[in-house]
Amino acid sequence: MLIVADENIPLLDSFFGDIGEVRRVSGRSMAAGEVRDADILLVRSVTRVNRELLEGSRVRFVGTTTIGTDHVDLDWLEQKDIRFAAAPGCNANSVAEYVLSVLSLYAEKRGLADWSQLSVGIVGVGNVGGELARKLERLDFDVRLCDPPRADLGDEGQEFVSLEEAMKCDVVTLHTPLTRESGHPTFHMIGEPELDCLGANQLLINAGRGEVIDSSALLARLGQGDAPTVVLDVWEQEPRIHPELVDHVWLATPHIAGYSLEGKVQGTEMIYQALSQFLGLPVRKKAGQFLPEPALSKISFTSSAVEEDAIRIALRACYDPRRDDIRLRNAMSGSVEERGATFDRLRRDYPVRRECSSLKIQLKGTSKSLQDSFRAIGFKLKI
Ligand SMILES: NC(=O)c1ccc[n+]([C@@H]2O[C@H](COP(=O)([O-])OP(=O)(O)OC[C@H]3O[C@@H](n4cnc5c(N)ncnc54)[C@H](O)[C@@H]3O)[C@@H](O)[C@H]2O)c1
Ligand SMILES: O=C(O)[C@H](O)[C@H](O)COP(=O)(O)O
Repeated sequence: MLIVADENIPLLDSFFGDIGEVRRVSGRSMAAGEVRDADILLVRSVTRVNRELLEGSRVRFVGTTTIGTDHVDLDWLEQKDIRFAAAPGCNANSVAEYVLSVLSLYAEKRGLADWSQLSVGIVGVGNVGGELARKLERLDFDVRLCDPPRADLGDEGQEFVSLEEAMKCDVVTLHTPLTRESGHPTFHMIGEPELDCLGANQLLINAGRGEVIDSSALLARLGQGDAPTVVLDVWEQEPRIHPELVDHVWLATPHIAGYSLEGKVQGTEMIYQALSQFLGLPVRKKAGQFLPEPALSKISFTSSAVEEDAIRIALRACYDPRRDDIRLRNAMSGSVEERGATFDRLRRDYPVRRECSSLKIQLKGTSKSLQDSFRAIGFKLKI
């Protein structure tokens, strides 16, 4: 059995090596000729999976080791009776931690001693937005949830607000899929009118898909004196992103919010499970057995630790978005093609990043409130 796979999927041999022959190809430039004799196709988000790629091939199963599925023509796969699997939720915690680190930097930029003074509007409350909401609510933030598809379903016990209401919060963070034809399409959902509602004391984060924001409208808004602060992890036209937009946003990262090692390996594991089920094979491998010891495994705080400082130190020890921001900014010279190749290279060669759960926090005589905050973020405590 031939498995053609994006070379950037981690642990291909460990998970799939005994199921079939694994052939690695570039996900970005994958072409029909490379998949014609494949039985199984494994992709990430940069491969367009459609008739053009698969017509005439032997492929019976397509797996994407990602949450997003907007790169896949699901209708066509169904018509052709090709089984499809994605990895819902695999890197949701990684994205939630990305947003928490951004919030800690933003609170500092605003001179707030207590970050939970910020109100946060979460737009798209699925695996990612839901995980973020749980953490923020436990940390005592004022959180408002906007999810019209879920509101339409009359989700019991959950209160949803309109996009307009969510956009009144100090922070607005986008976690919707990219959709064009649903009842609530998200393509350019944030355009000129929405951007005009945001003011200089607000932060807009996009860690969903670039096309959810109209980037021409955003660029125009960022040129005005009362523009909001903006953090972009995702961009229109990746990998050929707009360098002027990079210049104008506060933090710019190359679509890596979900790139914790745990998030990536869980994506591979979920597709391994789906493929095993499809082929009627036993599931014998688990992501946990392949995760190495983290480079940093413990941080200690004593009773003299100031709560806000301790949280900042621990969060940023795990992940500091400013490192990714600098790398992307330094890569914005050269031709459009060179910049695109560099964007992809930053993602391919992404340094190992571990989630907060990999770091033990040792607390000696610290307050109950600090312990609760660390637990809410996802750290393991040693008291
Ligand atoms: N930056 C990254 O690295 C990264 C990582 C993971 C996922 N993502 C993106 O984030 C998206 C969300 O991930 P998820 O796991 O939470 O998906 P999910 O499917 O679990 O949740 C998405 C939620 O968005 C809601 N939604 C749909 N249309 C909406 C609209 N118009 N307004 C408000 N809400 C709307 C849905 O009802 C759903 O509850 C993915 O589709 C993917 O594109 C990005
Ligand atoms: O949809 C997802 O899971 C994320 O956007 C994911 O992190 C994308 O990563 P890529 O497939 O582009 O490597």
